[in-house]
Amino acid sequence: MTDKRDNITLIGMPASGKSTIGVLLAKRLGYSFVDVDIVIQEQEGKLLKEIIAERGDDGFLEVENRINRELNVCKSVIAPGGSVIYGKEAMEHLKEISIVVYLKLSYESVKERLGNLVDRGVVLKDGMTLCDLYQERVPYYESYADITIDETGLEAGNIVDQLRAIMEEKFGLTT
Ligand SMILES: Nc1ncnc2c1ncn2[C@@H]1O[C@H](COP(=O)(O)OP(=O)(O)OP(=O)(O)O)[C@@H](O)[C@H]1O
Ligand SMILES: O=C(O)C1=C[C@@H](O)[C@@H](O)[C@H](O)C1
Ligand SMILES: [Mg+2]
Repeated sequence: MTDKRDNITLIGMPASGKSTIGVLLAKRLGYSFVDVDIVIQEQEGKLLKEIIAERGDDGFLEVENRINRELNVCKSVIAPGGSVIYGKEAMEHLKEISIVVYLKLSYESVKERLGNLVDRGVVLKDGMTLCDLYQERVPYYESYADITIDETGLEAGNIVDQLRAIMEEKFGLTT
């Protein structure tokens, strides 16, 4: 059976660096890298923004919840989409099979890094601003996190170094 220490999941706002940091971390640990956005696109045979356009936000969240709760991986860094935290079963499963790391980034930095929200396929209800979305999501990210890394002023390499140090201290991971 998969143990919590067999995988690492990165959660956080879109553009917080889950994919960027995830690849670097996987390389350093000798793990596989699983970008769940890509898994969803492959399994559904469509781009994320096409799934959202066809099924709406709620339809996309159902697909995301199902695919994440069915993930069966080992020795992997998992990077789900930023909206995964709305999926209860998905998060219960990810908490069971992985150490969950919240990549915390200020609202200002998220705004600066994000390009076109629609092209990126961010799940944003009508009338909701990015600031609303940030405020809605942060409590979820905080409540699911086993570890939180404040990315302010840190380069990708430093974030990976910090993460490895905390994982060793808190979970005895020595890879
Ligand atoms: N530590 C960092 N410092 C500066 N820029 C960064 C850092 N980490 C990532 N970036 C940049 O931020 C952008 C978004 O990163 P990335 O695509 O990895 O985010 P994500 O969390 O996977 O987003 P999504 O939820 O949309 O998949 C990229 O242009 C990336 O180069
Ligand atoms: O944060 C979000 O709302 C999303 C981020 C993307 O990575 C995708 O998972 C999806 O388009 C939704
Ligand atoms: Mg990503």
